[in-house]
Formats: sequence, structure tokens, C-alpha cells
Amino acid sequence: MAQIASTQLLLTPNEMGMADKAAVVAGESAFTLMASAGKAVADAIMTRWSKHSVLVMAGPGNNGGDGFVIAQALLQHGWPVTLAFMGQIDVMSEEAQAHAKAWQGEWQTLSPTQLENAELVVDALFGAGLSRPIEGVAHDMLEAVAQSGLPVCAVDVPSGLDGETGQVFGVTVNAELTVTFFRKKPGHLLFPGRGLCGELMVADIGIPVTVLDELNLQTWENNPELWYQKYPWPRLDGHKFHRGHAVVYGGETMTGASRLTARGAMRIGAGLVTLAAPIKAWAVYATALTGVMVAKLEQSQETEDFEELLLDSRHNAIAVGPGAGLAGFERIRTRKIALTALLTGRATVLDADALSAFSEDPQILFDAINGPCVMTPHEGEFMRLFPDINNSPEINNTPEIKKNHPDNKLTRARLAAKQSGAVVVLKGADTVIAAPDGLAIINSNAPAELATGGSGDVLTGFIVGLLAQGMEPFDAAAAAVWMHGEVGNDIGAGLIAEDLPDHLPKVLSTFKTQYFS
Ligand SMILES: NC(=O)C1=CN([C@@H]2O[C@H](COP(=O)(O)OP(=O)(O)OC[C@H]3O[C@@H](n4cnc5c(N)ncnc54)[C@H](OP(=O)(O)O)[C@@H]3O)[C@@H](O)[C@H]2O)[C@H](O)CC1
Ligand SMILES: [K+]
Repeated sequence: MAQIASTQLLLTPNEMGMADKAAVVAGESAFTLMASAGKAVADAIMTRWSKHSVLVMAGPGNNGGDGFVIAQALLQHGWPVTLAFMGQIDVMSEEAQAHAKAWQGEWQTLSPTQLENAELVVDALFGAGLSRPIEGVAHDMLEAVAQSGLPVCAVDVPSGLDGETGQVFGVTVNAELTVTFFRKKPGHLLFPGRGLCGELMVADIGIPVTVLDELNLQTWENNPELWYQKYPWPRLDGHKFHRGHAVVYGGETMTGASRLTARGAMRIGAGLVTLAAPIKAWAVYATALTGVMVAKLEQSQETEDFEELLLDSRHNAIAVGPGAGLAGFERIRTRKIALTALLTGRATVLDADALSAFSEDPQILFDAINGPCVMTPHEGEFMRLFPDINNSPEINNTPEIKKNHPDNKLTRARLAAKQSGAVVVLKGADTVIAAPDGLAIINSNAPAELATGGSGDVLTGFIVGLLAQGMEPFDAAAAAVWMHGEVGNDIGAGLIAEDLPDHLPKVLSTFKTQYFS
């Protein structure tokens, strides 16, 4: 995947440091890299804003070094620039010292009073090297910038934002523009970070792409580049059986949920979809669904009937959870149905009630996962299913977690995938898709409108529909999450879950034109 989607790779600040070093070993000079970084930011500023009085805040490390380059470039173009420095020049890196010496304007020591005459702020206080909460004058300054309402251009990250986790170290600013270098960082895409960066630009500063080969990177931003080559377009000579047969379990009470799942599976191209429902609800399903077949599960032998239905090996993908039911005996039945699905070893999606039904003994569920499986918890379901990842002092004290503290959504999803053996889709505005082997994708195209009842049920349908067509779980999950986001964008304001499957053809046709013609 690394080779086919190098531009989608995300580097943690630590990995970025390694890429930087590898570039220097390969012959790039650290001085030139910093010059290119600063120039890229200055160019972006001059493209976006007309000539303004600028305050450049430069910190003690190389982020501050970039600040000197930016200040000098803007000064040369006739911009009124104030440079506010915090640090000690003689302990800075050689390249930062050299660029600081090249600064031809006036020096000031960082202080909130400098904001009085500023119209634009360049934030080059801290970047990848931030290692602890910001205190003292830098803290007061960032707070004052935030309160001033002045437009901010952040260098690499808004200072205070952890480029690895998207979490804030005490204080930060809300940037209008963030210019980062070489590749995006996970913290640009994970909330709250994503909401703080404003427009995000990635500047090429001359780091050769070959340095990526050495790094064993495992994180990407979701994009069709990652999976379009495995996308199961219907074959011209195809038959509906080539496109798989998805089975969706439907409960007795919340029948809308699994209907949305079934419709999602149809729309994304499953050849056939069967909704299997307890006899009491059968008529509701049979009346409401046209293209979807409805199978009866007789009273008191629902699990046995479900098992029998799955004896037909053409039923190659199964979804359990939306509307499955958790009240009273339904909880036990949902568990049995989920375990029955998993026992077949066929591709299975577990969502909603199928996850919550195991909240008291999740290990029973994890032990049953032996085949291709995708779990799609939202944060609440995740907390119930993986309490130790969120709470255990033992886990929180391991060096791994200390570095990637539990607020790190990426790490939590990865650990959950490893612990359960399933691909985990940890849903939210910044959905993370993680595989048991550590590969992970952050999704970034979902609009706020998707946070609506039933939206997740459709996503489950998209995933099971792609699984039925033979896509691997990690790719199917990534493709479905991306399509779901695109459909959401396409509909926009006023979106309801029912719209999602029916707007998919438009998104699919754009995708097809873009990647297959
Ligand atoms: N390839 C690239 O990406 C390039 C990036 N460049 C820029 O370099 C920065 C990263 O530079 P680095 O020096 O590693 O880190 P910072 O500038 O963010 O800051 C490090 C200094 O800050 C001190 N520090 C850390 N946390 C705090 C704090 N909470 N309060 C006060 N001071 C803090 C730290 O001190 P230590 O005691 O922890 O060592 C350092 O002195 C990257 O973001 C890019 O902007 C290059 O220009 C070129 C290539
Ligand atoms: K910064």
C-alpha cells in the first residue's frame, strides 16, 4: 500500500524527524530544508493575504528557525514585520542560528503587548518538538493571540497541538492557515486538531520520497488511491452471483435500522441481499423491502434457522447489529446470532447491538473472531467493548501508551484491532480504520451532517456489500467509509439516513469516471 499511495502517508512528528535526518544523509542540507520550509510558508502567506503588519512569533527550536526565514522573506517583499523571539540563539541548531543571523530586521522578546499593532500573526513557536504542556510567556502569548481574534498562519502545526494525537498540550491557537512540510501528520486530521488547523497546506521542501522506504510507515489518510485498484466493479460478463450475497440480520423492534443496512448493501453493489428476520417482524420487512429478499426465522428457533440459512455457502457476507435488539431475551438472541455468523468463518460486520450485547464479556466475542471481520463501534460502544484500552492503569502505564496516551484515537483503534482480531472502524468525525497488523487509515471527508440517526446503519450496509463482492475487510471498510463521507458531502444540509443509499449511485459514477476511464 505504501508504494501505491505515498502521498496519503501520514508521518508522526517523530517519523518526520527521521525523514528529515534521512534526507540530510541522502545529501540535502538542513539549512536548505529550513530555507525551503520558510519560503513555502511566506509564499502561502503572500498568496492568501495582501500586505499586512505581521507579527512573527519564533520559538526556541527549528520551528522558530522557520520563523526567521518567513520573517526575512516577508520583509524583503516590503511587509512590515515584527519578529518576537523566545529562546536562546546559541543553543539552537546550526541551521536555525544561520537563518536567525540572516534576519535583517529588528528583534524583540516575545510579549503579548506586541499584538497591539499586528494585523496577522505567524505562529512559529513550537512544531514537532513540543514535548510538554506550554507554560510561562509562551502560554500567555498563545492565549492572547487566541483572544485577539487576529488571523493566524501556523507553521507545521498550531503551537500546542500534538502532531501525533491531535490533542492540545495546555493551550493553542485557532489557525486560519497551517502549512506543514512533506506529508500531513495524524494530528492534523484527528480532532480537536483538525478543527484548529484551518486550511491545511502541504509544502514540498525537497525531501526525497525515497526516505519513506526506510520508515515502515503504517498510517494513511483515506483516499481512493489506497484501495481503488481493489474496488469490485461489476464484470461486463458478470452474473448476480459473482457479486456476492449479503445476509443482514433484522430485529423485531427497530426494523428501520437493518432495512437501511440492507438498502446500503444493495446500492453498493451486492448481487443479492437477504434480510433474515424473526417471524413476528417478517411482514413489516417483506412489505417495506422490494429488491431485498426476506427470510423468516421461526419463533424460538431463530438462531437455528439463521444457522440453516447460512448453510448455503453462497451467502458470503453477513451483517449483524443494526436494530438487532438488546432488551430482555433479545440480548441473548443478538449474541447467538452474532456468534453463529462468526462460526461460519465468512466475512462478517458487527455493529451497534451486536457489539453492546457483549459489553459484559467481550472476550467471548473476540475468541469467536477467526475469519474476516469488521467491527464498527462509535465511541460509546468502543468504551463498553474495550474498557481496558480506555481505563486500565496497567495499559496506561506501558511505555507504548504513555507515548500514545489514551486520548490518541489512532492508538486506541489499533490496540482494539489487535486485541479483537477484527478490523476496527472507530467512528466519529475523524473515523479511524485499524487492522490487527497495525495498518491504520484516518478518514477526513465526513461532513457534520453525517452525525444523524441511521447513518451508521447505512455504513454497515456499504461495508457488508463490499465484503460480499470479495473485497478484503480493511479495504472494504476504508472504501465504505470514504463513500459514506462523499455521499454526505453530496447531500449536505438536510441529510437524513434514508437519503444515503439513494445518493450513492451519483458518487459511484464520479468515482468511476475519475479512476476507471
Ligand atoms: N523536515 C521537516 O519537517 C523540517 C522541519 N522543520 C521545522 O522544525 C520543526 C521541528 O523542530 P524542533 O526543533 O524539533 O522542534 P520545535 O521547534 O517544535 O521545538 C523544540 C524546542 O522547544 C522546546 N520545548 C518543547 N516543549 C516546550 C515547552 N512546552 N515549553 C518550552 N519549550 C519547549 C524544546 O526544548 P527541550 O528542552 O524539550 O529540548 C526545544 O528547544 C518542525 O515543526 C518544522 O517547523 C525545519 O525547518 C526543516 C525541515
Ligand atoms: K507552530
